Formats: sequence, structure tokens, C-alpha cells
Amino acid sequence: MQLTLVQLNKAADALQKLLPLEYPADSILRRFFQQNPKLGAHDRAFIAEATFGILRHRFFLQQCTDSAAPRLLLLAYLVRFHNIDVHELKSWIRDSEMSILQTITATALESQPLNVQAEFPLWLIEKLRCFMPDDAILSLGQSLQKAAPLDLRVNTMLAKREQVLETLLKDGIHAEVMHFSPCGIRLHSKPAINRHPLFLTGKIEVQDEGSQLLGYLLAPRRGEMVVDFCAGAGGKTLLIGALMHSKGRVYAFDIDEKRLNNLKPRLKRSGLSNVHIQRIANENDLKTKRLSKKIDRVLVDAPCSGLGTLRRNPDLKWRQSPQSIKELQAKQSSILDSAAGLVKPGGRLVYATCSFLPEENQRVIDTFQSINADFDLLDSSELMAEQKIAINTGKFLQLSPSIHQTDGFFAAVLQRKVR
Ligand SMILES: C[S@@+](CC[C@H](N)C(=O)[O-])C[C@H]1O[C@@H](n2cnc3c(N)ncnc32)[C@H](O)[C@@H]1O
Repeated sequence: MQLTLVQLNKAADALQKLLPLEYPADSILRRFFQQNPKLGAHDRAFIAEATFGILRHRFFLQQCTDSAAPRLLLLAYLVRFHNIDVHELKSWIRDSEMSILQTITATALESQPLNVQAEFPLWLIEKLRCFMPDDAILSLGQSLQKAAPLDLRVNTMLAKREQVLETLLKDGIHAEVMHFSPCGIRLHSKPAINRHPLFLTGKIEVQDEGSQLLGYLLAPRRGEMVVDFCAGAGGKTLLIGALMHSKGRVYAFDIDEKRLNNLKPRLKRSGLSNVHIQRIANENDLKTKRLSKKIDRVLVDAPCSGLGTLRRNPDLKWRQSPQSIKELQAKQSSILDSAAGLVKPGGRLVYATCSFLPEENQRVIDTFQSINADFDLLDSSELMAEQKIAINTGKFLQLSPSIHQTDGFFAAVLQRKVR
């Protein structure tokens, strides 16, 4: 499709608003579209693709243009990553811009320093170098520069995966069953799936494959009492409820009313009747204490840096810092401690993040184990094998977009001892 001057100017405006990155990029973009209601679907798609593409390649673009100016970054992105011929832009750009753009296609990525090639800030490279060789950092960084695929979870309460796949294919939506998740389907394109009848009738939900696997690690059974301690908008709550065949009870806790409200319409569509939504003030809320040692399975999908989701949220690189990671770690430990108090003897506790940093993962588990002798660490790979999912990442589940083509989830499984 031919690029228009309106698209170019509007994308530069959007980028100007976005780049201070004081707020999440997707919410700034949503606001920009609300303020520019005359933009058509193609214009919006172009602006979203270009602005997120720039965030994915920002270090490289800044290095090559020696500039942080939104317009120049946009032009450089279009020429280098969007297959736009520099001559196509000729009548809209200045001579000085033209000469910069002419060099950009010739710049070899391999000649750049590691942080530019991997598209990671220096503080993150420093942290990763403590436990990863440079080639692994590079392949992780490069896998996170790609846009994530559109992953679906089939609501097995309402439909079978084969039927859903057949319907999608019949409707011309190219899709395949997932490699690991038994209820997952991966699409090869990004149709407006939230308008599809399968979505509107609750038969499918959008959910990354890695996120789906956490439900299988928790492995809740029919009739059990389960707590999803940080339920948010309920991506995992709904899977948990379906795995329990809507029998027993799932408590969906969160401190964020808005997120829990977003769970409500999804819950309605899902056909589940075993989910109980409860806003809590904080992890020590007395409402949680009445469930002390009564719960069979507890999931802590902890608030985290989200660095494992950079494919979807590339802005997080600039919205996180060594200081925020430190603060998150303290919060994660505190939530895990409180959530553990709900687990009954023999019960299971799954701690998860979508981060690949040991500070948010193994360190939190080490601290927990050093003060909770009452829990054993189970082997995630064995538990996955019990679910007939062949994924072996050792004791901890550690998913990586470069290896598993999922978001970068981490999970540890603990079990309270039976005395
Ligand atoms: C990673 S998100 C959860 C995503 C959700 N489980 C899903 O699958 O869609 C982390 C959640 O933790 C919540 N949270 C933050 N602090 C909390 C606390 N002290 N107790 C419970 N939830 C908390 C946040 O509001 C956020 O919704």
C-alpha cells in the first residue's frame, strides 16, 4: 500500500506523544486515536505498526541517525525496516534528512555494539551478563524485537480445539494447533478476532502460549479450592476455571478494581460459574486470611518488570530500571509470603513472572525457601510431563521467545509439606 503524507505526519505526531514514555505506549496510542477520530483503519494500523516498530529498533535507529528526533526516527524506520524506498519520500523530506536516510540501509547491524544489536539498555545488558553469554543475550534480544503472534486459548468448556481450528480455517484465518499447550491455537495473521463469533460466544480467548502453560503447571482439579492471587483481568483465572470443569471454586484476587472489572465480561462469555472475584486492599488483606491453609492450589502471577513480554510491550525497556526491579523484588517476596499462607498441607503454590531476570525469579524463591522450611520445590519439567507436555527447562519453568516462541515466563512450583 502506498504511504500517504497524512499517514507520515500523523505517525510522527503519535511518536512525539509516545516517546517520553511516561505512560504505557499502548495507552498513549489509544488516546491518540481517540483524539484523531478521522483516521481510517489503514492509517491506524500503519501508525501502530510504525510506532511500535520504532520502539523495537530504537537503539539502532538512534545510533544510525545520531538523533532522538521522532520524525527522523520514523523516516529511518520506514527506510530500514518498512521497505519504503527512500526516493518515495523525496518530495516530503529535507536534503539533510535524505543524506542520513541514504546511509541507513547500508549500515551493518553486526558493526554495532551488543546493546544496539540486542536492543537492550546498558543496565539490562549488565544484569544479563551476570548469567548469560553474549551470544545468548543477542539471540534473546533479537527474538524480542519480533512482534508476537496472535495466540488463542480454546475454552474447553464450550468447544473442542479441532472444531475451533476447522471454523477458523473455513473463515480463511490461517491457524495451527500450538506446539505445547493442549488448548492453544496460533494464528499466522492478526485478524480482528474480538469481532469473530467464536470470540463473542466465549469459545476462544486471546492468551499467549506461555501464559496457558502456567495453568497446566498449577494443574487444578475438579472440585478443588483455588486462589489466583494476582488475577488481573483474569487471563489465567479463566483457564483455571475451565481446567476444573467449572467445579469447585476459584478466587480471583487483585488490588486493581479496573483490571478485575475487565474480567467480568470475559467471565460472562466463558460460561464458568465457579469464579469468585474479590478485590483486596493489599497482600495482607484480612479477606485473604480467612482462607488460611484451606486452599488446594494457589497461583501467584506476580507484578513484575514484564521484560519477558518486550515483543508486545517494547516500551518497558525504558519504563523499568535497576531501582524499579529492586522495588518489584520486595513486593514479589511479600506477595508470595502472604499467598503461601493460604496453601493447605499437600497443596501446591505456583510463583510466576513474565521476566527473565533472576532477581524477580530464582532470588525470590531462594528468599522464600530460606524462611519457609514448610515448602518443597517440585520439578516443573516432571509436572509438565504429567500433563503430557514435553517441555524440559529443569526444576524451574523458564520460557523464552528465542527457544519456545512464547513470552518469557518463569515459574517455580512449591508444595506444602504434609506433617
Ligand atoms: C502479571 S499481572 C497479572 C496478570 C493476570 N494474572 C492475567 O493472567 O491476566 C500482576 C497483577 O498483580 C496485581 N497486584 C499488584 N500488587 C498486588 C498485591 N499486593 N496483591 C494482589 N495483586 C496484586 C496487579 O494489579 C496485576 O493485575
